[in-house]
Amino acid sequence: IGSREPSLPPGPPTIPLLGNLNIFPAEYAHYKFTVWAREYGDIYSLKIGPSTVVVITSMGAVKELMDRRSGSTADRPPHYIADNVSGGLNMVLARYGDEWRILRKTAHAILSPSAVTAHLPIQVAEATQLMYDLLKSPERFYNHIRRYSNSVIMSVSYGKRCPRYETRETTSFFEAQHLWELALEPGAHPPIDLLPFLRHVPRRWAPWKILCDKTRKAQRELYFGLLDECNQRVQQGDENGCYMEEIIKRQDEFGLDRELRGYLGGVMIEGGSDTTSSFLQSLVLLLTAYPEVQRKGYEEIDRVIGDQRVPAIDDVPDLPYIQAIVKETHRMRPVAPLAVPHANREAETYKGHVIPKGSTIFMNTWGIYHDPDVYEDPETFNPDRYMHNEHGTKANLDTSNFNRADIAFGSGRRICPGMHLANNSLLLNTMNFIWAFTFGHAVDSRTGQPIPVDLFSYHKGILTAPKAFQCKITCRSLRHAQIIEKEFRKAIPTFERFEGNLSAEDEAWLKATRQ
Ligand code: HEM
Repeated sequence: IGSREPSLPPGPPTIPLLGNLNIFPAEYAHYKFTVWAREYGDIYSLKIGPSTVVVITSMGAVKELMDRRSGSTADRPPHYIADNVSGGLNMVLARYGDEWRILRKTAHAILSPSAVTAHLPIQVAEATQLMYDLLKSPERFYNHIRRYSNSVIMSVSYGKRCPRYETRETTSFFEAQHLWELALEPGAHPPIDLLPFLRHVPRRWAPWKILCDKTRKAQRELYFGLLDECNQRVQQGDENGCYMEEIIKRQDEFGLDRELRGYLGGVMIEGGSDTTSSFLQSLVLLLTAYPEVQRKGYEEIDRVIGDQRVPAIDDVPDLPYIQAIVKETHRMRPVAPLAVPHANREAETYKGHVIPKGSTIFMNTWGIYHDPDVYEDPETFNPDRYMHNEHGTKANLDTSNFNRADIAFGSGRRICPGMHLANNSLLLNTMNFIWAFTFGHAVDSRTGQPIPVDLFSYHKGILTAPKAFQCKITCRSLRHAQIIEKEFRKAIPTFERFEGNLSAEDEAWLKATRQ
């Protein structure tokens, strides 16, 4: 046990019983996985006791194993914690089976490229509020961005927006999400899936069991509470056209019982909140560190949009540099640097190696995006690389495997179903940020010196986001500020549709703000 079978892809030396468990990174695994990729190649293996982990780090391997052979590689590894928290019904971690198929098919109803155009007015209105919030209290940018992404997906899914970061549902969501992240933190608990006897450890010695129960309670209170609110609206004929109302009305057609309905809504908020916000926070971090990128962005946006109106989604085709900034942000700081691990349902062979059935397969997005053989100077934030060729790769490189630009969203049949909705959010806000603001270093009040930003200070976990940092966000001119205020007022009718049943505090806040 623990030794590497000769047919497996190569990898670091193993020790008896543990295999590579003793060197398996407990945090920020994408860094170590990338170091190993440079040493062992674009496919290598790690032994964790008797089981096998395979890491792939090239577009060619992704295309062949994850996209072409997706029928086999679209499973997820067993996940004791996820099963305990959500009964195996969390779509992101669900095994490849009937329940996952129902959830995925139903999610497509709101997330397909054509369906997401219906959500654009919500995104535009919320992106306008984000500009307004940044104008009024720029120092709180971190929470304003989180509120934005949460409010968009809450309005789309449950027809209930979150006007403030302090709105009850937003706070409850982020509290539940924090517990969920602690529960999912790789390396934070003993490897229960690999050593099944650990499941029988009594609760008093198994803190992970207590954490699972707490997380389950927090998630269910929120997800099923919101579902009940939608139910009530449907019964009273007081609908606002949100997705979950549709699901409730067509539950038999979709084959969704109450449990599936609750977890479908829940996974939408989970998938849609911290991902979009992590991207936008990284964008602010990178813009602050690279003022020359801002300057090039201003040149383009001032030429195409000017200072008499806000940017609109139809402007995107005329803004190649803004598109390049979005691509380069995905490349520099992918939100999910190792995507979400897949598993294969059949044994696969690749480049003469065998990947045994049931292996855990990591797509090393970070390693692919930071490969110096593929990208010139990969540690530099340089959107211009995407102006020279659509893949941003070095000149004269064979890019026949780069047939899609969306590996930041995963691969094969598990590719992120929310990517079209997300893309609209990322493009809208990137345009708005560059159009409206400058992002500079905050100044230390004691020394008068600029406070540097740390491009590597990121949270651990399956999704990474920059840790809270300081920067100075300033509106570019009085004219821009006036337009933001005007657009914010114009967005009120769009907001009002999703403002039923708000708390007294939220109502008071809205009243004060709108006066
Ligand atoms: C910047 C934004 C986003 C990024 C970078 C992102 C990235 C990802 C990645 C890497 C995966 C794993 C794919 C794989 O296993 O190969 C994923 C899965 C998923 N994402 Fe996203 N995502 C984003 C936004 C969203 C949004 C807005 C939603 C929902 C409205 C969403 C819902 C989901 C769901 C439900 C899954 C699980 C799919 C499955 O396992 O079948 N995501 N996402």
